[in-house]
Amino acid sequence: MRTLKAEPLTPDAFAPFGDVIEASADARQISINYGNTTRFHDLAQLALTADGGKAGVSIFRSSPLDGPITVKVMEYHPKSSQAFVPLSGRPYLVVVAPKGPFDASKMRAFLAGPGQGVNYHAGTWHHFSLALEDVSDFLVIDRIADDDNCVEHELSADEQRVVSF
Ligand SMILES: NC(=O)N[C@@H](O)C(=O)O
Ligand code: NI
Repeated sequence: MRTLKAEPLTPDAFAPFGDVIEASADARQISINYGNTTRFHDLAQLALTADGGKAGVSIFRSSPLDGPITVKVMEYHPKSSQAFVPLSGRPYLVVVAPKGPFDASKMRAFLAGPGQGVNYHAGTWHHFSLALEDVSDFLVIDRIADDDNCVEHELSADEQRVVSF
């Protein structure tokens, strides 16, 4: 089976897919709370309220997949963005593909550090959260609504990839 090599997660590399949420030197930094706090300001472009949705905060507790990490399913949310911020101090994997008709040849994998969150823009293909090393919690900011806002694609054998990192 073909492999997909994970790249380091950087804002520039991830820009076609969404935002990287991290306290980086490149972020706009605002000193607040009488100088006791630095606000890394406005890090992600959230889109959560289309069609009557509301912004929601949840925690996802994800278990590492057994065996080699193989991309077998991808999904996207047509109506909203979805952000994942790691809470467990461990790295994790992110697998994405550009908006539009799914194209396995355009899949990208990223190795995210424990201090890096991601915000998938609406329509960005992504794999569900891929924890590494141990069960990991993620703070998730996404759209809460009773409608269907998730399109899934089951990859054919030719489309499937084993993620190497
Ligand atoms: N299903 C669900 O709420 N989560 C997925 O959208 C995901 O990206 O993990
Ligand atoms: Ni999702």
